[in-house]
Amino acid sequence: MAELKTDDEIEETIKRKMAHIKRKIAVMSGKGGVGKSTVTALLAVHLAKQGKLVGILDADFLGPSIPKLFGLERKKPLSSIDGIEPILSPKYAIRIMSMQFVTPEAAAVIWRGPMISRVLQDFLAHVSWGNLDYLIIDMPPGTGDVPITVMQEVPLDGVVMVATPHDLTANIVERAINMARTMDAEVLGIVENMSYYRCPDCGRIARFGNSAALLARKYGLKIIASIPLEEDLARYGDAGVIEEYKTDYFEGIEL
Ligand SMILES: Nc1ncnc2c1ncn2[C@@H]1O[C@H](COP(=O)(O)OP(=O)(O)OP(=O)(O)O)[C@@H](O)[C@H]1O
Repeated sequence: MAELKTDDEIEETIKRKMAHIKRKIAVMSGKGGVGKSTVTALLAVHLAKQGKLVGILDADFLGPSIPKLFGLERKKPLSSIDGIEPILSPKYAIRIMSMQFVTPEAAAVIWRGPMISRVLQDFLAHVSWGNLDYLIIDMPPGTGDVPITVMQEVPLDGVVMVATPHDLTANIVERAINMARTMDAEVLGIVENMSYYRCPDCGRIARFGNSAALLARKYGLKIIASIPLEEDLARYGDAGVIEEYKTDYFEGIEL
């Protein structure tokens, strides 16, 4: 694998690799723990089921969740002449790359902003995605250096915002929407996660608020999907078999 030295070389290489990917979509939320990684995984599985060639970049360096959701935590990627080869997910052959595959201890390191941006650039330049229909990028929570670097380096085709129905999330997601727009990234819509709970015994539906709907209205965005708080979804994710989860909340959605 060739050593890249200058900023220009790195940027040129990222540009060349990204040109082989038709749609590059980031999944953001601003707030942690709202289900961004779960939504990334479900979206990737939805697209792969349509016969698309899909990759996932886990850009959540300090809290990588994607390898666990796909049961790939112990995998080590191989290097080829083109760079580091993504790991294929077991069922749908989604091409997955996470910092956890390369340096498992990275999550334990406290990285300063400029350093993490540099590592991310280097990482982007070295992953060998090949030709893809979609690359879904799982952003870290917040509106800090990593999302900014991704938006600067990757010509995104859109951003999917993950929100929950709660007021506290809405304020923070709002910041992420503003950031994406400032960086000229199109917000494709909002996925409302944990939007309701259906009692498995009596069928009663409990809703937790309407903040995501109000947010969508305020910014002229559509709610792409509403995902309930669901025991099975957490269970499949925790067991590393998210690809086996049956419900497709993105049915009929084109991104
Ligand atoms: N709709 C849902 N129903 C039940 N559990 C869910 C749902 N969405 C997410 N979870 C669970 O919530 C936890 C957090 O989800 P996830 O890791 O996807 O969040 P995140 O926003 O990516 O978090 P962070 O950004 O802090 O890494 C996980 O254990 C996941 O299984």
